[in-house]
Amino acid sequence: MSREPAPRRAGPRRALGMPQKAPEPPGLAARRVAVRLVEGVLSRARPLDAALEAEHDPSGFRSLDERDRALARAIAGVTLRRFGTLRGLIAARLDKGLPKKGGPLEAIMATAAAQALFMQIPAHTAVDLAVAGARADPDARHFSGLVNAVLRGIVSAGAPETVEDGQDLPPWLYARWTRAHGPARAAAIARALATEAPLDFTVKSDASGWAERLGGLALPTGSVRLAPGGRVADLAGYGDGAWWVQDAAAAIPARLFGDLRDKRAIDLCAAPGGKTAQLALAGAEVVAVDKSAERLRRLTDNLSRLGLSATARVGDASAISLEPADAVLLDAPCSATGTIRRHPDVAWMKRESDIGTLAKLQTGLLDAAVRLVAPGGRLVYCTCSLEPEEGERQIEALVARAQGRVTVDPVAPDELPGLADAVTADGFVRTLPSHLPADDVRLAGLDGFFAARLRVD
Ligand SMILES: C[S@@+](CC[C@H](N)C(=O)[O-])C[C@H]1O[C@@H](n2cnc3c(N)ncnc32)[C@H](O)[C@@H]1O
Repeated sequence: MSREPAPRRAGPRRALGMPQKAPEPPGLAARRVAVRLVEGVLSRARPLDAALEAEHDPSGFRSLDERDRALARAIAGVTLRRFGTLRGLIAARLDKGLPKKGGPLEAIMATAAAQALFMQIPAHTAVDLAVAGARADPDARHFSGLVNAVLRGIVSAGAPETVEDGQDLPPWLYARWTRAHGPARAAAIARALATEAPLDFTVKSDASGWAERLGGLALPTGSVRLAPGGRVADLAGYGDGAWWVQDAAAAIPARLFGDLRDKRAIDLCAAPGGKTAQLALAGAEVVAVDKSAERLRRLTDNLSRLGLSATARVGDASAISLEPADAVLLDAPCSATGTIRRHPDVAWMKRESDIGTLAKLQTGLLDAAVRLVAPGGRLVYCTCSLEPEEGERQIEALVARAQGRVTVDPVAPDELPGLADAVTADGFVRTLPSHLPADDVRLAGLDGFFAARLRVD
């Protein structure tokens, strides 16, 4: 005997005779998350990666399905990479500026304009979903008509035909780079930031073999490079611990120590451990210090995948007491302005005043690092910053106050094959995003790093 299916129970709204909430338009959830990701960067200096990786992020990123996650991430990434242009296009259509109490209004309009102008998403889809998103937001809903008018103006004018050098960066940052590196280099850096960074690996051995196996390039610096995209954990060699992800410029500082067999090394500010792995691979017995226990756990996980070992110590590098070592690496916390190609959010999270604050922190860490070097040993100091206050100026000041105890051990151009341009007249390493050009822009560029090798007596 067949049984009748039980009648579906009416939901509480229907049972009470209340109007049903209209279903959300398809694609709105991904746009809402993209807006929150961008808004997190702009208003709360919340790094994009932290939001994407957190188990419970207020953006709701984790609650999306895989396809929408990829879309939300792509929209947020393109918006931040082109934010200078987008902000300018929006401002040009607002006679009285952005309304004060519009909530995420600028992020709603910028993410929509990014989709329509730079992502081949149909303009009507981008605009309609932005208007729907504004209507659903308690602050922005009063301005949904404005969102509609501004966006229709922007999309009907189309993408700007030319991009001025530096137009996509905060003006204070581009002005700094122009002063520090000169107008031509600043322009070349800005142009290099327009493209997503490639995927670089440091391999335990056989860079050319791995480049061939992975369909990538073996760089003259020793790293292997692939075009961006794809899941790293799916690539050959990941599970076997044959390589780790590390920008080709980030791989330079640890190499400046050379062979470390039978030597002791201290890696201050070590997590997540890219440079610790290099020191261990070069043969050193390594102590890896980081003040974040959580990040140190990532370091130990990474080393165990790679079959390498180090002693991990949670502690503040400016106050830790350890037996002095032959090699000390200080990869100091910094403004990270050299990594904007990889992390376009960095440009919009930092304030100019951060640079002075970070420089003071680096000075204290450098003095502590000097005390941890055994007499005659080497200290390598590095930052992923393009700001001289976090690089050259730090070392000049250290050498002056150390009164002969610390001297620069200059890097010779032939130590950096293919990158002699990155060695300065003072023997420092200064890589720029515009270095290592390639015909295929997806395979070009480097993070901006500063590194100095010092002898401590
Ligand atoms: C630039 S990241 C280091 C990257 C790492 N060297 C690598 O190659 O994978 C900076 C690290 O410094 C740590 N840090 C910041 N201030 C510190 C301090 N006073 N003492 C120890 N670690 C610190 C942070 O937790 C962060 O993990």
